[in-house]
Amino acid sequence: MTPDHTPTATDGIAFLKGHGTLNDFVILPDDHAELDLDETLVRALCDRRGGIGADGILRIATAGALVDRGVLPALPNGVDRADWFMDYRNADGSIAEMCGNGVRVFAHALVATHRADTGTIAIGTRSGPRPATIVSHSGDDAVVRVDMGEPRLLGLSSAELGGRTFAGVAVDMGNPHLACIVPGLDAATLAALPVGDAPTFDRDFFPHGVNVEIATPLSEGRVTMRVHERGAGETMSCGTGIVATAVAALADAGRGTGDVVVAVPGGEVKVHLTDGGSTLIGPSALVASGRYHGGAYHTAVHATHTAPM
Ligand SMILES: N[C@@H](CCC[C@H](N)C(=O)O)C(=O)O
Repeated sequence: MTPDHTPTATDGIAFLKGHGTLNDFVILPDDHAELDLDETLVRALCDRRGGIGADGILRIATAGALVDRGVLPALPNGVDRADWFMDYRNADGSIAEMCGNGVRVFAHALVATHRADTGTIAIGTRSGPRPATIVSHSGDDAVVRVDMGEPRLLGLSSAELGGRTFAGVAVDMGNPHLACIVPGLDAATLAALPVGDAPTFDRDFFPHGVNVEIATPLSEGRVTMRVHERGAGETMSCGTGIVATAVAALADAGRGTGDVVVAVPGGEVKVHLTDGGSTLIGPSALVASGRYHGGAYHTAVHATHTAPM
């Protein structure tokens, strides 16, 4: 690009960059689902050296457009054609059903780009509707509450990390989790664990892979957690994993409902668990916007996308 570069019809892809407790995302406003969001493009965008860098992609499109373009086979139950849909991709290009931090940032981006008003916003995901409420909003920062639906307990399993076996509770948050509450673990010892190493786990139990959380036991309503995400490696936070961990920590303490503050490397998020439901409340930050001109994308799929912000 030259300084006097004039935008043209092939002038790259409009994006926003945001994060929720440092779980970071490239957000692609693509209302009519015109982008060919293939694995090559997702990996290039998420690349922390050659691309923008992120744990995942949040494509903004209507649910109806994604069905019409064949990205979704059908509307998930409870999602309407006109709803904004969070089309989530992990950094490795794989599709994930849900992303809790992603929904907060997605809702914030909808408001920031004037696609939605503050208040409660109907957001579709592959796991169904995840309504999000903007609790407070000031420009690039927001606090967002997300109705995360019912966590489903699937049983017990284990994962191995750094030569050590961690027993955990399998929790379906729309996406799969193994939340391991480690007796006697404190935050300092947790910080030294090799959570960046790829865990090994029971592939019969988790045929589609799993997100693995390691956490301290519940103490005064708080736990500290680290996560190794499917399709992204260790991240600084994971909203669905935070709720799964709250479920496991409360169960470990003999309880089924309650409030838990979960501290992660990227900050703190609050979980409220009821009989049959869960909510997540935490921050969202929008930190950049621009247009992506990655050569890999143009070579691979010949971009012509010019959707306005
Ligand atoms: N970071 C997300 C979860 C993203 C998807 C996950 N890696 C998966 O493959 O299930 C969150 O905040 O929930």
